[in-house]
Amino acid sequence: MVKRTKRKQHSLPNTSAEGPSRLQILLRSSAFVLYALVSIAALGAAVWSQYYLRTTSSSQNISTSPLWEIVDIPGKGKGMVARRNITQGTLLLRETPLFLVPPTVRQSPEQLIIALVSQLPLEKQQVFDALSHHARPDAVGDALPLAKFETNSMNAGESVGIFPTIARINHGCSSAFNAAYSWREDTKETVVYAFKPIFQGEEILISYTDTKKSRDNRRAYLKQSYNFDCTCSVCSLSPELSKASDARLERMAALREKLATWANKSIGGQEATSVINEIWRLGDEEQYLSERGALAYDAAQVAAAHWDRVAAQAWAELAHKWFAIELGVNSVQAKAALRIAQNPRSHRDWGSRYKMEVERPIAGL
Ligand SMILES: C[S@@+](CC[C@H](N)C(=O)[O-])C[C@H]1O[C@@H](n2cnc3c(N)ncnc32)[C@H](O)[C@@H]1O
Repeated sequence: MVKRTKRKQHSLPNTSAEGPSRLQILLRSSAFVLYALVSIAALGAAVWSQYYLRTTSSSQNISTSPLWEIVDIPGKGKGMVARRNITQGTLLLRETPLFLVPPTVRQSPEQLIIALVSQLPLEKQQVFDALSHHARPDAVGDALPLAKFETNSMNAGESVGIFPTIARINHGCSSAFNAAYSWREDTKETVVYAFKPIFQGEEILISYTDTKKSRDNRRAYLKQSYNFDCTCSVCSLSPELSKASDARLERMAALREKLATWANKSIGGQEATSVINEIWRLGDEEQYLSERGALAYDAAQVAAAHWDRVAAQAWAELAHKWFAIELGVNSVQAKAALRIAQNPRSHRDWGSRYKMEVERPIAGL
């Protein structure tokens, strides 16, 4: 759930000019007791959930939570399934890596992974050993650790690492993936947020690659890199619906390329924000809701560069909303967007281009 600032609850309004009656005092004290109890319960729940999420990640081999469980998924090995309905913007999991690969290495990849695993405590080695190696099913002996690494590693800032619970999450393309992971440099952990509502029993899916490509292109990449034929809901569409989805995704990718040309001044701010609105509209149609924070943040940058304070504020507010949903309200991205929303002129690109009014977001908050 997106964390919102809790409104402070006030006691009952004083309607008497002479001060509160005994009944009002009683009601106020009951309201206070109730408020205190609710606050304690809320605090307890927050502490418990943080503790639980931490426990889940720190003990590494506990792969369940009140929100999800790891189960066998026909045709996919293991996967993560929602144990109850999950609202958009819920933190599903935070996890520290078993290990990260250092930026520069001298050994062969095979020896490097063997060395990194052997430095782990025994129970963590066992967690690593239990991971699948579907991407390289024929690997044996010394090749096996690298095969597991290739199947399960994920980006962690500038590095790549193994997060054994997140590694159980399968892939979905375009509108099929409903969760996103991001690395937190400050806490050195990866967080996973549900950026769409997820229903009880539904599989939780992330995306292993940029899926704004045609079905054939996506499937070829996934086959080559991960050795599976993607059967997600988008890859399983009828030929007619698949064609329409491909057209939207390819158009979104082409529009993003066009948007990038604003940087070298090939297009102006009005056109750039119009492109962003068009990507947003296609995203609604496709139900591709990922990356919206970054898209709106780009628009805020364009608006700020062109001196358009009102548009910059509107786009930054939208960026804040979507960063909070996909990356967490306490992510650096959400905080940066909030700062721009509060003071658009503080954007480092403020006024760096000619003055013009750019498009406001078509999307509401
Ligand atoms: C990071 S692992 C995911 C967890 C894995 N299913 C397991 O059993 O541990 C990646 C592997 O999961 C399988 N996988 C992931 N997404 C899939 C999908 N959409 N369809 C079929 N297999 C998938 C593939 O075998 C892939 O190589």
